[in-house]
Amino acid sequence: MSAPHDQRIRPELVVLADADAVADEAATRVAAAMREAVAARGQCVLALSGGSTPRRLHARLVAMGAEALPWAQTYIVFGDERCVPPDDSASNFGMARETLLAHVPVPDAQVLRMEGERPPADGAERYEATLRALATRLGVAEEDALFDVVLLGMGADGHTASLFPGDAALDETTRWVLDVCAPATYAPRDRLTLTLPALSRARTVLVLAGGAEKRDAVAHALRGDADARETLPVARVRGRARTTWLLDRVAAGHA
Ligand SMILES: O=C1O[C@H](COP(=O)(O)O)[C@@H](O)[C@H](O)[C@H]1O
Repeated sequence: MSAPHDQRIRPELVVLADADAVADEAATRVAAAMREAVAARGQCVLALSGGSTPRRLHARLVAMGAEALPWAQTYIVFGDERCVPPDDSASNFGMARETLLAHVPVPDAQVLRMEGERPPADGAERYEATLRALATRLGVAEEDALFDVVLLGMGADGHTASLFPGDAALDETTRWVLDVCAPATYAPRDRLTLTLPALSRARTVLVLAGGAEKRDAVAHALRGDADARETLPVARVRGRARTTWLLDRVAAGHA
C-alpha cells in the first residue's frame, strides 16, 4: 500500500468561482482542521503562507469571531519569509499580523515567526531550532507530522513557499529551514523557506491559487508527471492525510 504522502497520490482539486469563493472554502477547511486537531491532540499547528492570496482567507477567519476557533490552543508558524524586518511592507509576517494575528486571540508566545531581519543563514538556523523545539514541546516524534495545516500559495513559475524552480534547496533532505535567493525577477530576493522535508510533515496541505498568470503552472503541476515534479516545486508537496488545491475558475483553465 502507498504511504499517505506518496508523490503518486494526486492532490484533490476543487475549482471555485472566484477569489472570494476560494477564500470562503479555504476558511471552512482551515476551521475544520483546527477544530479536529485540537479535539484529537489538544493543539493545532497552523503554517501560514505569504504573498497576497492569503489576505482574503485571513479576513474570513477574523470574521468568524474570536470564539469560533481554538486560537488559544493554536501555534502559528510560517512557510516562508522575505529577509526584511517585520514592519517592512514585504514581510509575510507583517501581512499576517495586519490581516489576521492582530485580530484573533492567539497568544503572542505561540506565534513563531521567521526572523527576516537577521542575516539569512542565521535566520534559517534559528527558525529550524524553533521548529525542532516546538516538536519537542508538543511531544511530536521525528517521524510524525508536526503541522496540522500547511497553507501554500504558488507563483506563476510554480514556486511555493520560497522554493523556486531549479534551486538547490529542492534537493535538501535533512534541514527543515534554509535561506535561499529568489530569481532576479523577485524582490526581495533573500528569503527563508521551509524545505520539502519540513513540508512533508504536514497532515493537511492546502494550496490556494487564482488568476490567469497561474493557469499554465497549475495545468502543468496537476499533470503530476515526472517533468512537473522536476520543474515545479509546488507539484512536489503532499500532506500526509490530504492535499487539496483550491483554485478559481481562471487558474483552473475553466474560464
Ligand atoms: O513570494 C511569495 O509568493 C507566493 C505566491 O504569492 P501570491 O502573492 O501569488 O499569493 C507565496 O505563497 C509565498 O509565501 C510568497 O513569499
